[in-house]
Amino acid sequence: MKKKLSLVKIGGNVMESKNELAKFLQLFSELQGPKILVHGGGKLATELGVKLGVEAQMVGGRRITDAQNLEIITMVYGGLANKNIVAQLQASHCNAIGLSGADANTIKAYKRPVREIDFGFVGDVESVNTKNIERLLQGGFTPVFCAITHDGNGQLFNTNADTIASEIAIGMSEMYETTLYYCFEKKGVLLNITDKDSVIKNIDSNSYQDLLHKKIIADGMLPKLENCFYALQKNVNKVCIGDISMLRPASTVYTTITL
Ligand SMILES: Nc1ncnc2c1ncn2[C@@H]1O[C@H](COP(=O)(O)OP(=O)(O)O)[C@@H](O)[C@H]1O
Ligand SMILES: CC(=O)N[C@@H](CCC(=O)OP(=O)(O)O)C(=O)O
Repeated sequence: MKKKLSLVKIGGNVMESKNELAKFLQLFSELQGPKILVHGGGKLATELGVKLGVEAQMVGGRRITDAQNLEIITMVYGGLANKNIVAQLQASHCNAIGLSGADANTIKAYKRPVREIDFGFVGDVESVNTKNIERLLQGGFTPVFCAITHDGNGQLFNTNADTIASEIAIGMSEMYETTLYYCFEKKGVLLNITDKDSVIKNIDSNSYQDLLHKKIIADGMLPKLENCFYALQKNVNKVCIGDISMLRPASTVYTTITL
């Protein structure tokens, strides 16, 4: 029987609140068994860009990343956000190690092909080095990934954090029974975005089409759900979306995605 692995992605809205982030990291550190954290930070990068006079442009939930934006996201995701998270986890006795996809050659990517839009230094994942991630887990470390990948020739890329989470979960599913948790600021996927308690308990391929058709799913939820179904199709055991309380063992209010 395969061992269990928890892979948790935390989004930028939660990370913006020091209080919420601290609560999340406490819950994450209490999770039993091997675990991996992937964090976003898109909002923090946009805010630093404003301070530095560098404009952010998002298309289809992805940041158009020119050379200046690449510098900003490297500073924010790989530096400020990642190191603060790692330090807080260490304070909770979770032996975290901060990584970009370049570290230990864990995630290789290639430049997103130019179709209608040139996204600049945005990378699509080519491969996940599951052996090196497994070595870290075996060594008792908890890997904490930011949303940065590399091409193996010295070029860093900006890669959507939801995608990094699904790709790592898919890779690790060869060795582990993996649960992928997408944590964000709402209790789950909502039937009515203005009603915080209208959580949809389960979304399967059929109801997904219906929700898309009715435009109940929009904005950042579109790529998130695409990643959920992709992960399930590629053998990730369980995928759920919810707020930070989803990590409590007794939690029942969140959205489970099934094929
Ligand atoms: N039906 C829905 N239920 C919940 N959130 C939704 C829904 N449709 C769109 N959204 C939006 O999706 C956002 C989450 O996507 P995103 O901002 O990319 O998350 P993250 O914080 O994980 O990066 C929510 O903040 C919400 O505004
Ligand atoms: C290519 C691309 O769009 N990358 C994202 C990476 C960060 C991210 O995904 O952050 P959240 O999870 O907080 O949205 C960005 O720069 O916004």
